[in-house]
Amino acid sequence: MVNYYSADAVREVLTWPLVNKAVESALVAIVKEDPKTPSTSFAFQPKRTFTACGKEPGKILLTMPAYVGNYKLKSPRDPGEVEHTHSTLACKLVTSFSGNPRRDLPLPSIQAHVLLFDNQTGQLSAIMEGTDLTTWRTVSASLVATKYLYFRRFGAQAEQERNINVAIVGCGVQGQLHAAAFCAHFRVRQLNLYNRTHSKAQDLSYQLRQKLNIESGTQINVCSSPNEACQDADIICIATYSKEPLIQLADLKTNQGVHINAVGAGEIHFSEVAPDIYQQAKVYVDCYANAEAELVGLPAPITAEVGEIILNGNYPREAEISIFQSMGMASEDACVAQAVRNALSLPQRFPY
Ligand SMILES: NC(=O)C1=CN([C@@H]2O[C@H](COP(=O)(O)OP(=O)(O)OC[C@H]3O[C@@H](n4cnc5c(N)ncnc54)[C@H](O)[C@@H]3O)[C@@H](O)[C@H]2O)C=CC1
Ligand SMILES: O=C(O)C1=NCCCC1
Repeated sequence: MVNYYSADAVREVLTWPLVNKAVESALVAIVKEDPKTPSTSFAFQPKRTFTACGKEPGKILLTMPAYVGNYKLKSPRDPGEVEHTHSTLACKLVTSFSGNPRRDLPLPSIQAHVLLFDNQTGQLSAIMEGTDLTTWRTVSASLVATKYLYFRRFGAQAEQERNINVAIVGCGVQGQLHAAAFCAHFRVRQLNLYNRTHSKAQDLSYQLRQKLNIESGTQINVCSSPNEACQDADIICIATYSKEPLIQLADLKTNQGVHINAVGAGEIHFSEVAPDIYQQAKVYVDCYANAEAELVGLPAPITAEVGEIILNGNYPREAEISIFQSMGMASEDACVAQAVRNALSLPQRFPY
């Protein structure tokens, strides 16, 4: 029997501890084995495919298969409980139709389903709506990258103790959840929001003010340019479809350490950040396999995969600029879908 997990069901169990552990496990599992940093988990993750929907730009289907072996997840009963080991075969099908939000009846740009297979028989065992899952796991990859590539350069406790200014460039689906999640995880002193359509940044600011604890002390500013948003930022999350650079080196603060989560731009992942930033930065990716195919022409060498840094602790230096070039990878989807499935399978959810 093939189980179907609807968007509502998935949304009910998505929590940050569950997703962050699954994403961190996926980032580590895809790292090639190295005797200096042994890891029991592993992954087979071939390059994903892109199929254009006709000749118009901005309409694509991606197929994203992965097998992730012997990786750890949080117990769905209690995030503090012993972690369980899993192996998962999955394939995500995701479309990116960048005009969707402008339709008369707006739809998300990114829409996905994850197919899960039985490890023993290869039979399809579940189909899971994967749109929110994709948003959450992408934001989670930025959170994990920020933890290891930014905070850890200042010490083991920095993510709990250090005050930061965050800039969000692009307040679409990704930008909105990045803003909320960064405020939920870190001590955000100032949150600067920029969007091409100003009202979208204003709406997000309004929503966040309702949600955020008044005691949090986060000052939210709606900015009229990416430059204004980024000037004092320690962390920048950029997630648009812009084919032209929106941020330049001159927009960043100097010699104090800046981390950029470069999330967007559709197929050309590095077009929204100017080459002069790449040339000054250390660039990290989620996986080399996708980078080989999708980052051709990247204006800087790749320093490492984020998973390598999690394993070996070679963090950037304090004053450096780091970029997490996030492409998204199938192993993240496989691990998060497994975690969601485990949470939805708890006996108390189905008492009869
Ligand atoms: N790295 C990853 O794993 C993932 C990356 N993405 C990428 O993140 C980006 C954002 O995705 P969503 O938030 O879901 O899309 P969305 O359509 O909800 O939001 C896109 C935002 O970018 C802005 N924008 C679009 N074109 C622009 C331009 N030329 N200049 C300035 N601003 C522009 C829009 O105003 C909008 O607010 C896309 O490029 C998407 O492909 C999405 C999912 C996963
Ligand atoms: O990993 C994903 O999912 C996506 N990556 C790039 C853009 C579309 C969705």
